[in-house]
Amino acid sequence: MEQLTLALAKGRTAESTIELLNKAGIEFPDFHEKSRKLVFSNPEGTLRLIFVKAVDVCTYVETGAADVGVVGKDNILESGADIYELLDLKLGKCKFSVAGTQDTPPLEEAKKLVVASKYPRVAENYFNQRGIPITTIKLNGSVELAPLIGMADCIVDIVETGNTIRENGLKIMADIDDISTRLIVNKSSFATKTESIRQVIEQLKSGLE
Ligand SMILES: Nc1ncnc2c1ncn2[C@@H]1O[C@H](COP(=O)(O)OP(=O)(O)OP(=O)(O)O)[C@@H](O)[C@H]1O
Ligand SMILES: O=P(O)(O)OC[C@H]1O[C@H](OP(=O)(O)OP(=O)(O)O)[C@H](O)[C@@H]1O
Repeated sequence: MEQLTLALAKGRTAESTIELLNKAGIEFPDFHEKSRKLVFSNPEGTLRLIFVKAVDVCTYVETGAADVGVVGKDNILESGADIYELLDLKLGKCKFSVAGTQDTPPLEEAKKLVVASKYPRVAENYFNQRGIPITTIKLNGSVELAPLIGMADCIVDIVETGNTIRENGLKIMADIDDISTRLIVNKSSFATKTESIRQVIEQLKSGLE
């Protein structure tokens, strides 16, 4: 059988994804939590697993460097990649929200907003759809700081437990989208390696039951 390359997001969802793969009967015996290895194979040699930064998974899959990928919906929306999203793996659940300080006026009253985010495309799309002009400031972390120090009116960021929002005295002003980990597929690979990809999807579905 032909080999599939699977790009998996390093970081907070990696371990639960590997657990799901194992439940689905897909094993990478050499993998362990602290390993620095980036490429693994299953014993059958039908799957090659590559570990990449979450933000890069869509690029690997869109370019065909990987046939399939496992990545958060947040990165799919931000990348705008031309790929198929075929399965919700229901891991890494969180949401995209707009948050501001207690003094930030209601969004619908805004004439123009400065929005800080790790996800500027998601922010643009959300406010454009509502006819609210914005300037985005791209940050790479500690986004909640931006409205606190007056750098931005509000933020578009991930909320999971809500602790970061609460502990920094911010308030959620709107929810944008639910996020979870998804299986994505390269469009050409789906045409040429249909059976192998379908098999992985079926296995994952059984692992989810
Ligand atoms: N509380 C959360 N904060 C951020 N991401 C979360 C959270 N809960 C679940 N996720 C999911 O986990 C994915 C990977 O998160 P992780 O923080 O490891 O990657 P990252 O954004 O590349 O981190 P970093 O830039 O700090 O390396 C996110 O893309 C998102 O889908
Ligand atoms: O609702 P919570 O459970 O508090 O989770 C949400 C927080 O977690 C993420 O940050 P992360 O830990 O990745 O750190 P970062 O600021 O470096 O992006 C995210 O950007 C929020 O800040």
